[in-house]
Amino acid sequence: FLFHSKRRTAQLPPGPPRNWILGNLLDLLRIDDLLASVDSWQDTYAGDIVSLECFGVTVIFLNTLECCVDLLERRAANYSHRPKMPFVRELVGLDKSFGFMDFSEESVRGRRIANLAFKASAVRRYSPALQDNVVVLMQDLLKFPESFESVLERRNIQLALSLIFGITLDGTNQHYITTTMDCVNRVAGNVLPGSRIVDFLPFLKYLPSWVPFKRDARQLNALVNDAFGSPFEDAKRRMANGSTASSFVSLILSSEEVQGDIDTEKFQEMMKWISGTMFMAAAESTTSTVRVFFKAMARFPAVQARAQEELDRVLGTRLPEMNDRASLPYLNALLQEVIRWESIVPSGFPRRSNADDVYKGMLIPKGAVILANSRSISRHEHGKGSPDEFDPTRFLEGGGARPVLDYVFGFGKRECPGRFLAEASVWITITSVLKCFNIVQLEDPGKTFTARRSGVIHGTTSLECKVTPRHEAYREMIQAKTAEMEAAQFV
Ligand code: HEM
Repeated sequence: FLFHSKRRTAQLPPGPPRNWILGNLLDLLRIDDLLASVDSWQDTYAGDIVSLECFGVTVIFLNTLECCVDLLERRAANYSHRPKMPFVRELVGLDKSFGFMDFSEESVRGRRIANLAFKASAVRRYSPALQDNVVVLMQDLLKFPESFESVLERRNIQLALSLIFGITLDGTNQHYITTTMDCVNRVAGNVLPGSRIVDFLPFLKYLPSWVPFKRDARQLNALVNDAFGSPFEDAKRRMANGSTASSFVSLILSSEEVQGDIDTEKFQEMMKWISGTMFMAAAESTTSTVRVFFKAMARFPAVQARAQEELDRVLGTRLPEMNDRASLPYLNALLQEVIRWESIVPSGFPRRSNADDVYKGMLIPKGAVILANSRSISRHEHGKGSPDEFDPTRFLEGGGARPVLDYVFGFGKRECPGRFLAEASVWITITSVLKCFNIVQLEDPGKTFTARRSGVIHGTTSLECKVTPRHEAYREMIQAKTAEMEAAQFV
């Protein structure tokens, strides 16, 4: 009774003025600038929570850590579903991916299987592979300093392919790079509210198949099936032909937990989508984070110099290893600042409220799309200094800042299952690159500009910088290590 009387009096959270027909559609269409606008609305409407409306759908931004924890963790039972998103989930067919499913027995099983290989303790097993991968990355940086952005992308896709499927890129399968990037970018561009009108007006999905958005959905569906599905089929073929490469797929297919139903078509289909989901999520996210690192180092040379001083003092002339983390406090703070400075999933991955709820006297209606605004949290909840300043000391002991890794990977039952891999992979990359290279801002960026990607995953603006070895000894060390790995048959 109390809830119903509160619900009757509760108002939606404040927000910008609404057009009487379109609601806030025009605000939502400016999705690139939207989060910056939410920042100013936060001040104008004193809103820890801001709401927008469009054709009866409410979109809610949670702008503080407190609100995110209160709703997405403490009231997880009501906030762990994904929005309906008819475009990507139904028309494109991503409802088969546990990242897009509602919270259900099936999505929980997908997460459990992913966790078998990607929980914190399991990820430690990948340390040698991550260290070897970064040596090859650095060898490529020496060979192709001009095209280091594509070097980063290629290396990260190679890492994801080998960890998840046991596949190595060679002359015959370069298509994985283009298909994967194309798929990730197009899916990421269709997830946030405002990307497709059919997400607000679901009856539009019954329009005839020649309507442009349905044609787009069909094309994207073909791409998704190929990009999510073909590496799994490839991995199974390789295993049948005697490949012994260890991977997520080989680990799961040999684990006792699944032996009962391993040969069923249903299980094989499920595994295809689980492995495809982990692969797609891994393919772009770590590259985007490492790109932010390069940009920050080029713009803040004093930070770079201090990090290199710590690396030289603690490691001498050797390369970093995973278990050096505890003895490199400034580098750990730098990792957190990279993740804070330019959030790569700035609005979180959307959720949906399952039933009407009242929070701080405000109504969160059933079906509302909920966005955990990590951009706002990272700009406002780390104490001292301007949020645009790249300053790792925010995270040093006594700096008063909350751990950024507590929220950038999401919350509660849908928290990112790849976070330990992402953290380890970014850490070893940034420490190794800083140990061996200088990253310098270009005065004349010339042709190196690349477009900024938008959507649920943000790619940073172009990297106007170049990388050069700190001295010859490092060039020789990287070459010697690569030769050693080649002798041990690492490709
Ligand atoms: C720096 C890199 C990364 C960031 C910032 C990031 C961030 C996120 C965020 C914010 C979510 C939404 C969580 C929520 O709804 O509360 C998410 C979900 C997810 N992430 Fe990541 N992620 C990263 C890397 C990875 C990697 C490397 C993988 C795979 C190996 C991965 C796999 C996933 C999956 C499968 C989901 C969906 C989980 C679900 O819906 O239950 N992510 N990630």
